[in-house]
Amino acid sequence: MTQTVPDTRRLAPEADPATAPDHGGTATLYERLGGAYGICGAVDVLVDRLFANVKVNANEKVHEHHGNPANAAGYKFLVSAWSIEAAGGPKCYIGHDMQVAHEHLSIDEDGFNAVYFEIEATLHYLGVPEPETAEFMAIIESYRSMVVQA
Ligand code: HEM
Repeated sequence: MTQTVPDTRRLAPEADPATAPDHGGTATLYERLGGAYGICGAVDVLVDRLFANVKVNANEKVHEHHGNPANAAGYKFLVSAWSIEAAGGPKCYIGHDMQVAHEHLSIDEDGFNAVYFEIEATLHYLGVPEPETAEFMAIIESYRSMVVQA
């Protein structure tokens, strides 16, 4: 099958979760995900999939944002920076906290699950190992009550 998205993990060995350094078991999740190259590469793929996801865009207010391709670059920047910090990397997120960022969107449990499953599917698609996938998904789950406000 022809791959339609670039395999960003080929940028550098340390950006490939399969070969990222684990420093004898003390590496942060940020390091094990391949640092900024690995995380930004994954978010690049993820946001394209979220913008095209029918279930995610079933929410009219979400679609107002995700339906406009002009929002992609800024959204990729903000979600990448958020993910870098959440995974234990350097402080670099300049956006709103998760409650404020989503309070105007009326996101319900189904809407949250649609995004949750797309994140998980993207990590699988990119070959992120199971322990790192599970650890990152637990972080996402811990924000459910801040994002779901309907
Ligand atoms: C834990 C899960 C989630 C994370 C980590 C996350 C992350 C983010 C971040 C970092 C921003 C940018 C905030 C800013 O502009 O300052 C944002 C905005 C946004 N998120 Fe989420 N999000 C999550 C869940 C969701 C869900 C479930 C949906 C939709 C179903 C969603 C839809 C949106 C939309 C539409 C915006 C743009 C809002 C606007 O600028 O008007 N997010 N999110």
